[in-house]
Amino acid sequence: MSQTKSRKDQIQNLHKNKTKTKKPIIEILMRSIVKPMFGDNLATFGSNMAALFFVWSTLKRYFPRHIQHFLLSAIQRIPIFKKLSDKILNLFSPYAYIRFREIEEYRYNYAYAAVKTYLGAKVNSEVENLKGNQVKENTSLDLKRDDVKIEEEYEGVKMCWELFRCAKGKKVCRLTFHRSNWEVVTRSYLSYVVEEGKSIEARNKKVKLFMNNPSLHWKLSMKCLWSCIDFEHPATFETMAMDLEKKDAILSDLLAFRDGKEYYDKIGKAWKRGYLLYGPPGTGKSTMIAAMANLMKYNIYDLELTSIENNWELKKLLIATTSKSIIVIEDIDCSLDLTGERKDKDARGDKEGKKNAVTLSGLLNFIDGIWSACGQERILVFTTNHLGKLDEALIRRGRMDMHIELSYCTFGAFKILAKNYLNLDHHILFGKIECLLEETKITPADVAENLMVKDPQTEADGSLKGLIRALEKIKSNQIALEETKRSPRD
Ligand SMILES: Nc1ncnc2c1ncn2[C@@H]1O[C@H](COP(=O)(O)OP(=O)(O)OP(=O)(O)O)[C@@H](O)[C@H]1O
Ligand SMILES: [Mg+2]
Repeated sequence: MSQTKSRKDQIQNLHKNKTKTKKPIIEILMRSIVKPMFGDNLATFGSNMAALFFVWSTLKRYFPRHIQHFLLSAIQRIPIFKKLSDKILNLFSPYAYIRFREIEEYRYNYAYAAVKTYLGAKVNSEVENLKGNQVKENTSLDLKRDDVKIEEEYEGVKMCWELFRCAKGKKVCRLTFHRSNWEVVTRSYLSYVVEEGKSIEARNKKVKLFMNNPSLHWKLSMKCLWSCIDFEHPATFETMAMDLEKKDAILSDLLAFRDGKEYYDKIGKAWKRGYLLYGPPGTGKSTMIAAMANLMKYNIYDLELTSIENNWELKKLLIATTSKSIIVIEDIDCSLDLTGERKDKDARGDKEGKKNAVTLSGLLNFIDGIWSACGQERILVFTTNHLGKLDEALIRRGRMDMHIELSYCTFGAFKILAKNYLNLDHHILFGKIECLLEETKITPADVAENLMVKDPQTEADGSLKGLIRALEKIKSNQIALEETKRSPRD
């Protein structure tokens, strides 16, 4: 009797253990899919699935393919159905996906750019679709892959990339791979792709010029805050016409900044530097910015303050700039009223309810506020024609580390222009031009204008004589002006 009882117990225990081991899998399925979608009742789940399959087969039988596709994508847009279909697909699909969108949270996604560069660079004789690009007329043709689907093997694992635009029109790179290779992909493949892409980018880097879009467009078009084009300005420090010592000082300052990561880390300062370029119109301020960008291979962010509504927008724009860039505010005295009177006007503006404006404090906050350190290796350049108009706070050392005056043409600067424009190192007329330059104020832009000729071989003499005439005219005008100033008013 007791024997049969213990056997019964044993069988019962065995049964209990069996149900114990099975329970977690069923529980997981119930918890993850069935319960959230269909409630507790398994019968309801079954009948709902049957209904779903019935609807699907009816759809397939009576509707053409493109309508099926349209209906499916419409259904997919309903969050609950999307969640359900994703869960079912994930459950049955052996593949996993990783997406890189071009724009994330209104910001440019640099991983996307690196992936795209990496994929584009995989060119060999077997590639069918190529695209040719020539940024400058005198540079060689740049061939890139133009496939929308690219497959490759990495450590024996098949990787499949697709490039497309999502429903919202954003550009996406998507990687598909077998789930069993998750470790290889996330631990090593992705970082290999991004690093490789970045080093290709660095090798072939073309300087870009970014311009801020008006904030009205930010949400409407879901575009980035900045739009950009390739920067093709040919200016270099070699062609900059200015005092050689000054030029050398700027050059070595820039190079020391570029190689100064360790130094900035050591002194605990954000890796950024400010340059204030000032001088009359046509003395080369904008040209200097172009030369800086070409030397450093930094992108230029040309910040148009007048199209920014308030400090919040300014912050958003500045945070969206990247490392290795030059943020430029040209004619800062004209862009906004950022002068010394600003403080009073700020207060008055607030009283009048005009709180939405870019203020001096907003700008200063970015230059050396706590979040000025977002992104590294950034140069800030302000230009102005009227140094005296600017607020002391804006241009004090530490904010604008180097003040660079670009002034009227000296003989040294003229010699550089003569070399650039006429390929001349010496000329009999240089002596006369030197004397005239000492007595007159002429901008390098005006000198350059006089030296522009079609054929430097035959027209050099003529253009130098033209320059002498222009200088003499300026000189006589200056003398006349001084005389009228000296003579009594009556
Ligand atoms: N220092 C210079 N070296 C070489 N070229 C110069 C220099 N200054 C002016 N130029 C020539 O004159 C043109 C106008 O110069 P640029 O636009 O740089 O002047 P700017 O100082 O920025 O003037 P503005 O204050 O009006 O903006 C340039 O395209 C360039 O060809
Ligand atoms: Mg300019």
